[in-house]
Amino acid sequence: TSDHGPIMSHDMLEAGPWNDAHATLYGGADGSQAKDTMSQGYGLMTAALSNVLFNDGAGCGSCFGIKCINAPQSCKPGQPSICHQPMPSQLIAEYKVGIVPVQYRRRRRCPERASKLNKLGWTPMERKWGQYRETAKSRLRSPPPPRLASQRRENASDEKTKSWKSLINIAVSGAAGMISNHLLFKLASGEVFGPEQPIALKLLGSERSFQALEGVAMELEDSLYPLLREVSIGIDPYEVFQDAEWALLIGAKPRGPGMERADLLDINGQIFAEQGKALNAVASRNVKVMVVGNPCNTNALICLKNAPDLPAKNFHALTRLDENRAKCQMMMNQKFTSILQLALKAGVFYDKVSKVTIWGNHSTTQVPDFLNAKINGISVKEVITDTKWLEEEFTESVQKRGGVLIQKWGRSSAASTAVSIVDAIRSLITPTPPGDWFSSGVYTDGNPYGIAEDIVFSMPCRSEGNGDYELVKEVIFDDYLWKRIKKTEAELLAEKRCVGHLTGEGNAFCDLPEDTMLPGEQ
Ligand SMILES: NC(=O)C1=CN([C@@H]2O[C@H](COP(=O)(O)OP(=O)(O)OC[C@H]3O[C@@H](n4cnc5c(N)ncnc54)[C@H](OP(=O)(O)O)[C@@H]3O)[C@@H](O)[C@H]2O)C=CC1
Ligand SMILES: O=C([O-])CC(=O)C(=O)O
Repeated sequence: TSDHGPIMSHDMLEAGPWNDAHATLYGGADGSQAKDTMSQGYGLMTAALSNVLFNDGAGCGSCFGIKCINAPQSCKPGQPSICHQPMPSQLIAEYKVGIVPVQYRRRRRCPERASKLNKLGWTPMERKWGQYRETAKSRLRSPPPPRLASQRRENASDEKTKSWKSLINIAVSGAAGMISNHLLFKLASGEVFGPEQPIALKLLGSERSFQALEGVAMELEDSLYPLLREVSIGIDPYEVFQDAEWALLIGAKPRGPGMERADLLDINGQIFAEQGKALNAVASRNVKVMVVGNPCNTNALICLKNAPDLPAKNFHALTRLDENRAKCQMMMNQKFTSILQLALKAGVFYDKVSKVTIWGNHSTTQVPDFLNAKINGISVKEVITDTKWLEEEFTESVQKRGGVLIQKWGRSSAASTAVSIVDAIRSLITPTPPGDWFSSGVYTDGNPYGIAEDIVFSMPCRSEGNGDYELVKEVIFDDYLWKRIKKTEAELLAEKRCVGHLTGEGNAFCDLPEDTMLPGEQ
């Protein structure tokens, strides 16, 4: 049952005989306020989470068909119906009708799991917890029940749990890598989607990273995050991306010694072609995809081309790190005029640097735009009057920041990248403040600037906070800015020609410009 009344869902596969029972409104939408239905007077045959049904975890994850019967005033149309764990998806009866007579039957297979089994073929499975089974190839984990269940009961006040939202599924690839090691804990803590948003983390790894992935899942579990309702790990994107509402695609092969950039485009492109196909097949129809693995713009293009049933607009290449780096460089400039010094003294900080666009590719041709940017509402060009510094030192420092960091740190930025992924997601799920915008690598079809269509190009965006965005129209260009934009556009068009075999355009023809480099390459 749920906050909104007794629950139902869709079609039925195999099932046992129907049994008579009752259902009632009871507890939170996720069963979070479950107590003992017996002591509450509902009895054992009432569909609400009880100690008996919980059965030390053995009942969790089971699927039941449930239909509302003999209550013409209260039953919703469309019977019979099915309970779809872990979250109810529809109602079978009117809200607040008290106890309604129902019939239920245990389903032997859940439709969503059946599709996973079909993909894998028959594979021996071992029970891990509740109804979660584990195969050698993929493991579905759930946080230890007593801890989460009791923590919810003891710590969460009625007011708090009432406002908890429906669970969202977040898939993360490269989950055993450095960036994920920072990001996953931010996601689980509620820092990204908010303190009332329960999440399921679905972690994609590979044979090579599987043990590490198990370690990551253990660390997440041991962190006792109340919002983290499920951690699942696997190596099959068709399984891991099932119902994903966010897909954070971080895993990619790093460029090794002697490797051409074209090789990298091809190797990583294949990863993103496969993942695009998997998203297309099994993810939520409105999944938001954030491609981080490099070369991220062209990987995002490959991904969206392989997911023709998903909106191309939902695919992003992460250029938020570059935007953050540009803001940092502007504020760190030693040539601050007195206006900026005053702003700093008055406690004005990065939030007062606004309208910073990164145009183009996440590479050394990217264009950090100081023409449209503002500091404390004043044009950057007025605050920092040294145009030569802006055009040369500032621009280059942003373009090559990743490389300098690798030289010093011995590996590419991970913590600041994770922070920028958080920023990028939050920019899509919170309304953009008036007078500001954010950068994201998005699909260029229909762009208002005259940038070539059919590539993924970083541009200025605004969001109403609903996960979607619009491109900002009120931007100005000068010769310097436009010339630089054309250069990064040429690079992306060349990258696109290199991966024609992966985007469905036919043969690849690779003529990358000489200076084509990732930010981290020198
Ligand atoms: N857009 C941006 O702003 C930034 C992008 N990046 C990019 O993000 C990506 C991940 O960085 P980071 O987490 O630090 O990298 P790590 O090397 O720590 O992890 C990368 C993960 O990629 C996966 N991977 C996929 N295919 C291969 C392969 N063929 N060979 C080796 N590993 C592979 C591995 O996981 P598994 O074995 O499970 O597949 C590995 O855990 C890189 O492509 C990096 O260039 C980094 C910083 C900024
Ligand atoms: O170049 C890399 O691999 C790392 C990277 O993207 C960055 O630091 O911006």
